[in-house]
Amino acid sequence: MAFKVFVDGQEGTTGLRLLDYLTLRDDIELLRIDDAKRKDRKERSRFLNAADVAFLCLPDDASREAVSLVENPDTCVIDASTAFRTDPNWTYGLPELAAGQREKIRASKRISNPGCHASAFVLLVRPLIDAGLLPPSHPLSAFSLTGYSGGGKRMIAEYEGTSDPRLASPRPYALGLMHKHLPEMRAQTGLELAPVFTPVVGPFLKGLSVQIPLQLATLAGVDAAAVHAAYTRHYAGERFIRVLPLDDESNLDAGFLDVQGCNDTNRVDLMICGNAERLLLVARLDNLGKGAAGAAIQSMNVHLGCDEGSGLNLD
Ligand SMILES: NC(=O)C1=CN([C@@H]2O[C@H](COP(=O)(O)OP(=O)(O)OC[C@H]3O[C@@H](n4cnc5c(N)ncnc54)[C@H](OP(=O)(O)O)[C@@H]3O)[C@@H](O)[C@H]2O)C=CC1
Ligand SMILES: CC(=O)N[C@@H](CCC(=O)OP(=O)(O)O)C(=O)O
Repeated sequence: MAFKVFVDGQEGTTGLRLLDYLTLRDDIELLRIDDAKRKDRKERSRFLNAADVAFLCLPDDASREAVSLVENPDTCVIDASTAFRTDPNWTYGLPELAAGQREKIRASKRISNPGCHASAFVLLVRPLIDAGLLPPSHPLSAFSLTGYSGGGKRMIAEYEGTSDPRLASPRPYALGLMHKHLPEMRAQTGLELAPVFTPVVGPFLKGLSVQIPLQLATLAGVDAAAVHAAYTRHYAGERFIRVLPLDDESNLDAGFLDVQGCNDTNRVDLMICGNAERLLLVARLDNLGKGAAGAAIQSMNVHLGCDEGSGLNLD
């Protein structure tokens, strides 16, 4: 019997990408709301409660409203918004987070899908905290370069509907240093201080890389080999996490990093760059793949007990 799946927000950037994944599956029965009624509370409620899995691809307030409409105890909600990512009653939808996370996703009916920048940041930092290489009190900064689809329909229209030369260059944003992913970056790593996080959006659709600098003089016993060993251990057997070999320039283009290098996959590449004094930890992913819709499908697969890679592209 096919699993019944509903996407609330089916016309948005994440919703459309989810539909791309779901329509290829013959173990899924897609519940399609009539377009004219997709914002009708009563009709959404009917669909939400008929679903085994309901994906919410909505702004935060609309997500909160959708959750309040769910009365069926068997409906599993997977929310793509920021609304519930640090809520203790919800499970963070990152199976690779730590031992036991898959079991939590399997058992939970409320799964929050990680933010795109946060996914990359957490995947870089959590193994180092767990391995005792990074004290939770260590102050970190992080830089992210992302494609404009991360800003949803409005930002896509802004970039694709203009010849404004200001949009032709990368644009740093969230300069008040209060980006909305900071709470989950702290909560899912155990860091005491939120990082100084500076995202930059560039004139390309999708692809993202987060980079975290480390001054090794401030961290006793840490070097590239120790970080690499911690990642290799933490992500052993994880099919969507690729820990790249140390000192291997073959993943760079003549010394440059291609932040679009994981596009159209659910893969995350982790790289350790630098030298004996300073390291740069790099995570690269598709912000619409592992950073949004791919991660949501992966969590659904884990929750339903399907093959975790079902419908997802690794290469
Ligand atoms: N884009 C990305 O890379 C990522 C996005 N996210 C998160 O996913 C969520 C969706 O983002 P994204 O797809 O980019 O956003 P979009 O703006 O592209 O899409 C949001 C969709 O929600 C619809 N919508 C708004 N209010 C309601 C409502 N009350 N009832 C039903 N539908 C409604 C919108 O309708 P209409 O078409 O009429 O405007 C739109 O189709 C957000 O919370 C975002 O933060 C998470 C990770 C990455
Ligand atoms: C380019 C851009 O604006 N990107 C978004 C992040 C997209 C994402 O991860 O989504 P959530 O909105 O679900 O957190 C931002 O930085 O706010």
